[in-house]
Amino acid sequence: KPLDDPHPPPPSPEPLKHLLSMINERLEIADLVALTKWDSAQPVQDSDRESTVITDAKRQAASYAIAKNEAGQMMAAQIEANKLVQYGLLSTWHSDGKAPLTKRPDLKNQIRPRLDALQTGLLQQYAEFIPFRADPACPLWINQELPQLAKDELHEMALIRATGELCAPQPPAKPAVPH
Ligand SMILES: O=C(O)C(=O)C[C@]1(C(=O)O)C=C[C@@H](O)C=C1
Repeated sequence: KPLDDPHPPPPSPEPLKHLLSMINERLEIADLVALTKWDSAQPVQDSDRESTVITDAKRQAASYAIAKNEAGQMMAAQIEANKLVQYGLLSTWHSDGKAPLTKRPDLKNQIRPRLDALQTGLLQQYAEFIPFRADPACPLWINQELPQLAKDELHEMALIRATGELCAPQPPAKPAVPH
């Protein structure tokens, strides 16, 4: 964005900032998930677990006045982004022949319960963000927040995937000069 931009985007609404910070937190946990997959040589993809996560989100949706399918789709995007981080990290670790020695919690007994707890917060924050989804500035808000959150390019890509459906689809911007 040029420095002399006469129309800077309006500041991002607080509910979006809170939502993005939770989305980011879930993607940081993806690093731990990947470490457990490295240790156990289990595949990244666990379709049964994905169904459980999405079914839970749909079940919880009503308590936050979110449409069932919208809650499911929002969580599906979080899962896709999570896998992107895992595949990226595992690929690097395979070429290095080693993974970091960071202490990793247990997937089933510690990490998944953390993801479940985070999901409640995600749905709550998503519900508060819903009124802003159709704002024409929505894509700009996301563009301006993401680079501040991501710790590297892989996580920024994953954030882009995770947030790709947050804004309602926008019509193309009107040309400045009518023709
Ligand atoms: O729980 C796992 O095994 C994960 O890898 C996490 C996760 C998720 O994002 O919730 C991602 C991919 C799997 O297919 C299932 C679930």
